Amino acid sequence: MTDPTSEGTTTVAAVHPHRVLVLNSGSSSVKYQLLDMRDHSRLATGLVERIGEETSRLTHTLQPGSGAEPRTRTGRIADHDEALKAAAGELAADGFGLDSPELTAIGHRVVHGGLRFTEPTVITDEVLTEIERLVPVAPLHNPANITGIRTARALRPDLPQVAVFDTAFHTTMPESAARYAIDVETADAHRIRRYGFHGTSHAYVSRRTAELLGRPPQDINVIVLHLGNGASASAVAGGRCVDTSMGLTPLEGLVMGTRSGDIDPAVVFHLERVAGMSTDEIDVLLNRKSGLVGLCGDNDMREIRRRVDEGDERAALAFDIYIHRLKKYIGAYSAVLGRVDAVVFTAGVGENSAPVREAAIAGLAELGPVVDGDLNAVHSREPRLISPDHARVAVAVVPTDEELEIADQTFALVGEGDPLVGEVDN
Ligand SMILES: Nc1ncnc2c1ncn2[C@@H]1O[C@H](COP(=O)(O)OP(=O)(O)O)[C@@H](O)[C@H]1O
Ligand SMILES: CC(=O)OP(=O)(O)O
Ligand SMILES: [Mg+2]
Repeated sequence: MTDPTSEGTTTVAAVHPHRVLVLNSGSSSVKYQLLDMRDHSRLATGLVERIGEETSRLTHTLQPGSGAEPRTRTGRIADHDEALKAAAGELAADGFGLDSPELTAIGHRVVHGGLRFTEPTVITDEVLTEIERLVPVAPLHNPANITGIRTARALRPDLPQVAVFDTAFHTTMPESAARYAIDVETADAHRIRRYGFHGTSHAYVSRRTAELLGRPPQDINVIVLHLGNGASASAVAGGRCVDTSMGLTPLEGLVMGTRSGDIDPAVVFHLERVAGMSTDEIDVLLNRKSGLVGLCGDNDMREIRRRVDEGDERAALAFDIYIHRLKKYIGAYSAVLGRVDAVVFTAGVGENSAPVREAAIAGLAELGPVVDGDLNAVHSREPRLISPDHARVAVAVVPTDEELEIADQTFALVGEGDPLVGEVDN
């Protein structure tokens, strides 16, 4: 009810700030979401793609899911600073300017947190310096994250900014999984070890899988396959990560869109000594010109499947190499875990590519996982099982939501009071 003595149309009791803006700055894109933490609803979401190219595009959606048409802007967006300012402009046009008193905090995805950051952390100058120190071990990612943080701080210097690290979930890995078998003194002097990435996604998806199975997370063992442009697998026992496929940097492990994943490290010496390539050239080769794009010229799984269906042999070989590596990790993590309750697919490829899921699980019935063709063919945004009831190991598709997880962790750290009290009455 409206207070009859008030002059305006709105009576506002002391409203706790209840909104969190999440920024996920990638090497050539920025994803953002503004969330209302009272009900986890999305007030606005957006994506700035192809930053630095002539064909940059910003897509902004107000209240996604409400049927509202996205607004699109095309034309060069030079860098991440410009991208974020453009995003802030779109938010302001919808009445969600960064100056809003209802904004509680900004949560940033930060890819590498090294040994120090094992929890979400309020960003200070000192924390930012430490994130900068980690650039050499996340060259595609940490620089973009840092620009996002700097721009956001400049736009709202008074607002808490929180870093949520991709590496944090993996800090529970035992030394046997986290250490490389190289000289211990050299490794320790340079903090060379396996850190693992996509941890926010692996944590969220493994928890949601427990809900889907109707069992407490501490009772189940799952293999999570996060297959996006970057891709990683993890073995999660009782809610804790015990192994993951990415290592010192996000280059190790699975075949990815543009990254090689596992190779014999001697390939690097060979490229230097025999092919005469510099360290920087090899870095670019393995991080940006390898994986699916290196194998067949395309890194988008939709395009690769289209080519496979047309009989393109290079695309078929790229697909087979991708699947072979995935299978090896499913087998390896079945052995690491001893007992597996579910194999779970997530991220762009995992959520959308039925052929990848089918091929990755094909032939594994003796190990336990089996895919039902009809269930696998269903398109849905909901977590779901794609294995038949009799399968000893469930196979599931569980859409990831890194932004929601980052918002939750950010709000838990700096949100004041209960977001459910202090509702606006208007
Ligand atoms: N319908 C689809 N079928 C197959 N693959 C898809 C589909 N939609 C997206 N993808 C794949 O997902 C990838 C992007 O995944 P995403 O998790 O969004 O990656 P990132 O967060 O690393 O940018 C695309 O490169 C593409 O290969
Ligand atoms: C760590 C990593 O590989 O991230 P992305 O998949 O966003 O590139
Ligand atoms: Mg991603």
